[in-house]
Amino acid sequence: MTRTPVVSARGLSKVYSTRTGTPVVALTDVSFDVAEGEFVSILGPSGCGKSTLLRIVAGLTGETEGTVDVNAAGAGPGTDVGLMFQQAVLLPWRTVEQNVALPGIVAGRRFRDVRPRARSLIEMVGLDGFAEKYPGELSGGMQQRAALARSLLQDPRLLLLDEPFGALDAMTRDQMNLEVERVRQQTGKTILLVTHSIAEAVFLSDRIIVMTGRPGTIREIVDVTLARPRELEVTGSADFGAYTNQIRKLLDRPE
Ligand SMILES: Nc1ncnc2c1ncn2[C@@H]1O[C@H](COP(=O)(O)OP(=O)(O)OP(=O)(O)O)[C@@H](O)[C@H]1O
Repeated sequence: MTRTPVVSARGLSKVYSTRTGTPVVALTDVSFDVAEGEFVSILGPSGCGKSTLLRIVAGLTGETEGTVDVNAAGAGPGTDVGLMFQQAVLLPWRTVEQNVALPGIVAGRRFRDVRPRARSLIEMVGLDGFAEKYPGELSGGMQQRAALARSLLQDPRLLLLDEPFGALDAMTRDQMNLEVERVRQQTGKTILLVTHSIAEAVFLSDRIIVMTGRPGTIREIVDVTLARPRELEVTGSADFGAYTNQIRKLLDRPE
């Protein structure tokens, strides 16, 4: 099966200029593809440029060198990327369904036209019964569920997740990983995830891009062939343990 790349990055480097005048080399020579329907994680030590890489793919910051093509096959509109960050950033004065509907409203659609889709996404992420609550009435995990639903509203071709569950406790995080796995299963979305968690990366990914310390470059790309769909029980399996050990060794290896 030949799969169409949704992201194609070639020779990406990023140098930040700073107020002190000493430039920060955040990334050097990063190249990878993400195929249609694939789940790829970016894993690496703190400060190795993971968020920078995701922000370049999202078009939120420019690269210093190299190229990145999103929707390389040209099959979708150029902006069709859904984003999710560590903080849910929901508008506190809007209900859950109004927050989930927001990308549609911003795109010029009427709330009543977007509402049915917002409602079905709210259900898909397990928030039925909370559509008319306000963010302040939700737990952190529930707020992230709402943010996940919102990122899917415009049916993006590519979902970019930047450490989305980093602020959650371990049990809620496991539940959210399961939720993402279900969403992936139901929607077939192409997903690029930045994470610090080896277990999260192994549980969710088809491939893991393991980065070196700063300036970040790709140390190795690991294929994860655990059967899908995945349930949390897989995290106790010998294969899962073998992947986490392999990746820990790659991360610990001196430069
Ligand atoms: N706007 C900026 N201006 C200057 N330097 C920056 C800027 N953004 C990031 N950096 C620097 O670039 C490097 C990479 O940052 P980035 O946030 O991409 O790393 P990261 O791997 O996502 O880190 P973490 O895992 O801790 O979130 C860091 O040294 C950071 O201080």
